[in-house]
Amino acid sequence: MTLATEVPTDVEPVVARSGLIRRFLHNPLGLISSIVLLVVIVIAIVVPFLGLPDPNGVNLREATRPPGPGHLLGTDSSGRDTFSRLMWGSQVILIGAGIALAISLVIGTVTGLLAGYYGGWFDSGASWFNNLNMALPGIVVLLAVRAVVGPSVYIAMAVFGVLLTPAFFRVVRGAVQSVRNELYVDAARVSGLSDARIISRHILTVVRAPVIIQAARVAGIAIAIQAGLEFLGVTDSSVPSWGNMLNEGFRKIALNPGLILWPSLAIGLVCMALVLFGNALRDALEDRGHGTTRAVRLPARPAVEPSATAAAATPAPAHPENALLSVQNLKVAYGIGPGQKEVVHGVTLHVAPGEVLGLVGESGSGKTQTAFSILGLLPEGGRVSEGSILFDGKELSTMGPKDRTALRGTDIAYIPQEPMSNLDPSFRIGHQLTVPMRTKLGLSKADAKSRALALLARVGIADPEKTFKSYPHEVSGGMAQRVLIAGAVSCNPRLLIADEPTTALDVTVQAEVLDLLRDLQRETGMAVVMVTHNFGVVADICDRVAVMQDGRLVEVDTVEKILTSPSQAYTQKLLDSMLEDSPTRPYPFDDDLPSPLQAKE
Ligand SMILES: Nc1ncnc2c1ncn2[C@@H]1O[C@H](COP(=O)(O)OP(=O)(O)OP(=O)(O)O)[C@@H](O)[C@H]1O
Repeated sequence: MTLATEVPTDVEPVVARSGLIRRFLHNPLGLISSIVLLVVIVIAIVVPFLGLPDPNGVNLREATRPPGPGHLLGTDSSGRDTFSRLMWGSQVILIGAGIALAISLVIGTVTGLLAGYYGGWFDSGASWFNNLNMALPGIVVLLAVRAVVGPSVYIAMAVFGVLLTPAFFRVVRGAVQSVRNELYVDAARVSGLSDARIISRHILTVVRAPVIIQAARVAGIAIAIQAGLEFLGVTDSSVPSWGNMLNEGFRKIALNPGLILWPSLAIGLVCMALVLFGNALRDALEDRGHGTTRAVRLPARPAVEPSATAAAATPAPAHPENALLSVQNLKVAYGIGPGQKEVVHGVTLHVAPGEVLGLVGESGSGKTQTAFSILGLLPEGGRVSEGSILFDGKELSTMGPKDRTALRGTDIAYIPQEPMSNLDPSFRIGHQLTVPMRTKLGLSKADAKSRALALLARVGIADPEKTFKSYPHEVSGGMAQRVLIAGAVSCNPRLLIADEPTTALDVTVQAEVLDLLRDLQRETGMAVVMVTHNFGVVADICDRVAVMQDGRLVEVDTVEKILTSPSQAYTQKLLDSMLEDSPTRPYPFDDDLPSPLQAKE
């Protein structure tokens, strides 16, 4: 396969970011709330340089002055300048609330991600800790902390940050649990991305919006609680904070009602701005991005393994030397002990380099379980309970997760049944195609892009540039499957496992995708395990066929033999039932072409 090298235009991230900012600022609430927050932040930063009167400077002769030239907002009962205290108070409240927010955000998000993604003992432990945390009476804890460490508002807010952890933990854990079994996360695993990369690329984007809205809410709560603690006098009263100003204003409300007005306005305004900011940002984030069959028959290949019922009944033969993939007496089970359920019962099959093996059988016969065992991606609770899977001389069934991850995507690739659900809706297609090439092949961003564009062109996409920049929802199912095929072959795999790759597509697109797969297989010489329940697909693309029933191999033989004179009654029955619904072409087809394997022979 020749891949063109074009110089890419490296503008995608900038475009994506600027689009988000534009949408956010087009929302009036987003614009107003960001201006309010920006003003408060700027004031908090520059207040030491404004040359304001000392916010703690007591001057009894100036006590309870009304607003005037010397004191813009008047003075309190100790003669302290109200405007100066209000300005300095912005710094105190932002630091205090910032500490609480940062602590709760970091601890809650990280533990929520790990608990949601990995589950197991960490999930149980972290959930238990968070439940306990929520049961604690916050104010009692803060009073106890004050008694032990003194009246520092910042220490109180740090402790409050820990108490707020469940706010993030629960949101993030729930969001991660809802996507961790999504097909596009499986697809990312299949493409060989590490857990850290999957979490940062695919999972974090899903929790981003809820975390942002929660952060704005928590910041508002932290500001209100900090002001409340200061108002109650739990913290240091010498600090010029909005809560202390409230306290003073409340005590002197009859004498000077204006004293309570300014801090109340400031607290209300900032809390409101935070909530509106979070909502507008979430809205901006969520608004993002919204032939004729060529009847080619490969010439039959000699069987690599013993045929027919012998596959299941006789003792397993040794791994053949010429096999790229050799599955020996594979058993897959769910659960342990007496409740264990075996779903694959001793499957033995071999695939030579460049060979296409069809894995057929009725629904529930164990095709997918066999394929997923090879990929090392059995669903939770499933395991290879017995047998061996040799790939290129390496034993996969005992291989560690890190080594298996390294093999997936490069040596073993996967094409799923549902193209749309295997693409992450949050990322452009180009991004999803280039990341595995950059991590697995070490390509530069520019090289990965030009290879991705060439691959998109190769898989028959008319406008590769446009598709590269599109989000998954902007392309059709057939195009999405072509994109996944491009992704699967992008790292030059030696074995491709295709799990009913045409089932979700309409009939004409099915034929085109099959043509494409067959052409790519010939060009690259990769071996293919084609999981299907469709004998039409088998006839079109496979060299040999393994027929499965109830987790066992019934018959393994050449396509010609299986289609014309199967040795097992079950295969004949399956053939009859499957061919009943769809008219098939008579076998053998007239435009047979030699396979790469035969060409080698
Ligand atoms: N997570 C699971 N836990 C327990 N049993 C499972 C699980 N997944 C699949 N099985 C069982 O494994 C058996 C084989 O399922 P598998 O998905 O391999 O069938 P299949 O031949 O691929 O069918 P289909 O064509 O419908 O996908 C079925 O009996 C199914 O009930």
